[in-house]
Amino acid sequence: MSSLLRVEHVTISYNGKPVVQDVSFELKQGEILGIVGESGSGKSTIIKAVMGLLGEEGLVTKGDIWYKGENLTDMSTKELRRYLGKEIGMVFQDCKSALCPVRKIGAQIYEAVSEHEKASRHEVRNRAGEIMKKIGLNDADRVLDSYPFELSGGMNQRVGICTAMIMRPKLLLADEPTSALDVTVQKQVVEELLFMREEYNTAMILVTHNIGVVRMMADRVLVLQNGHVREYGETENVLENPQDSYTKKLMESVLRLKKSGM
Ligand SMILES: Nc1ncnc2c1ncn2[C@@H]1O[C@H](COP(=O)(O)OP(=O)(O)OP(=O)(O)O)[C@@H](O)[C@H]1O
Repeated sequence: MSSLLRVEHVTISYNGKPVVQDVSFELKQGEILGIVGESGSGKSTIIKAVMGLLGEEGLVTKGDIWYKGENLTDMSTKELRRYLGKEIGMVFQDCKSALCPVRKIGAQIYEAVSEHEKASRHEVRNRAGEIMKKIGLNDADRVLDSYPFELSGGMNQRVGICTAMIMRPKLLLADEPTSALDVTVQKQVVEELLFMREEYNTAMILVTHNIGVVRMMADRVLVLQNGHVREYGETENVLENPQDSYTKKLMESVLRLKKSGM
């Protein structure tokens, strides 16, 4: 099977200063990659580069990012918009800031869908309601008729997940998708994302500090430190039998946190 996304020797700089260096990985349709590493190691920067959302200061200075055989680093923002949302979905750590503060959730979801496909408001509302129930937003009608500020952080995060899922993307880029959720809801969201992979063969890049989520979801893991890849391999191998000294330390610290009940 050919790869859906191929990141080849990519270096990313902000204001000329490299923050991610010589990173390579590959993702086939339906595969899930977990990216882990301490705060500031460059995890979010990698997924922002895939989406072309590095901003004015950021630039891929070396290497290529191939999506279905097309080089994303050569594309204009306009060309990238063809893919974003529809084929490449995103879930952010802070979903609330990605939502428009003065428009109701239902209208925003409808707008996102109608940008890429013909669907009635009624149909989108029903589809959104079904997904919401599956990810623990039981009162879908209230959520759809609310403004973002009327919902909790965890509710907004699930609205972001719902908006990404309703498009059935080929690739989902998820930056800490479960960070604002309590453990029960985390489990529900993980199960739904795995269901999405099963149903639509969606590939995912999952940036997270939560090794439990990585263990449940990822086929492969990439460990990042200060913008460099320390280890990259099958999840079980990396988590159970890390070869790199930094990965070993990272796994030990996770175990310590677990033992102390955090
Ligand atoms: N817009 C920006 N301008 C300048 N530097 C930036 C910008 N965004 C990120 N950086 C820097 O790039 C580095 C990597 O940041 P990034 O957000 O990718 O880390 P991360 O691993 O996702 O961290 P966290 O786990 O805390 O979210 C950091 O040193 C950060 O300060």
